[in-house]
Amino acid sequence: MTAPLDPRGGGVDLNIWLGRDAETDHDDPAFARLAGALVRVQEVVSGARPPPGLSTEAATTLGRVADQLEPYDVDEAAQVAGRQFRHFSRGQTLLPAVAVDTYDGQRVDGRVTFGRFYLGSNGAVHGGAISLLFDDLLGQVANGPDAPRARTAYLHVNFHRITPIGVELSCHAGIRTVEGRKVHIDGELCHGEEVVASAEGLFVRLEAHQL
Ligand SMILES: CCCCCCCC/C=C\CCCCCCCC(=O)SCCNC(=O)CCNC(=O)[C@H](O)C(C)(C)COP(=O)(O)OP(=O)(O)OC[C@H]1O[C@@H](n2cnc3c(N)ncnc32)[C@H](O)[C@@H]1OP(=O)(O)O
Repeated sequence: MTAPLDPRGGGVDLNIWLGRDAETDHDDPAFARLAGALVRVQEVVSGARPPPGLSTEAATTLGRVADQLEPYDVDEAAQVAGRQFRHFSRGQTLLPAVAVDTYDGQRVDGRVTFGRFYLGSNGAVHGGAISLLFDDLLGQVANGPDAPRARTAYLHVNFHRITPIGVELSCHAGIRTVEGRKVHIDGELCHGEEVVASAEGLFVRLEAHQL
């Protein structure tokens, strides 16, 4: 198996998507490396105050990279971003990288560190980034290897305390109930013993015509 890519180094990703063998056919380690490099750029740019000359030079370099990649535009069915299931964040550079420690089909426990890219202000993680983390984490549990595909119908997030950036947090999600097509899932984000945010989501399993 290809070594998992953690943009910040360390951690072990027992990506729960590996159970979906049919969906690992887009494995592209070189692309996952590209996505990891982009995550690093997002992170560094968010925290930097470079001299104007260097900003101009870097903008030109990034423009050149975009020019090189643009001719390889494909439709959704062929894209590899978001489908690198052996890698942190699946090669989807929007997502905060979660290192999954345990997953038993009903519940997942992992760790996440929000970097400067996710800063709202005043040292706090942007609330939208926390909601994104929950949508994806709860969504992964809803869409486990043996489950039918499900979409978020609602996601209720409570922000109990400031969520700090640059600190390893634990994150958890577990199925509360399944009623027909409706899967209720709860989530928590913790700084040590303290719950800094929690979520409750409804995921609705799709009918054949909705896939
Ligand atoms: C692409 C291929 C890739 C290959 C690899 C795949 C791997 C994927 C990789 C990685 C995934 C990781 C995980 C990501 C997770 C992210 C998930 C998202 O963010 S999804 C995007 C945001 N959500 C939407 O865009 C939904 C938009 N809404 C809808 O599509 C529909 O409203 C839907 C499907 C949710 C429900 O519509 P209906 O027509 O099917 O069903 P009705 O009859 O309306 O509802 C069914 C039951 O649910 C209740 N319900 C529906 N919505 C509700 C709501 N908002 N509040 C309360 N109840 C609700 C209803 O009352 C009904 O309940 P009663 O059966 O009568 O008891």
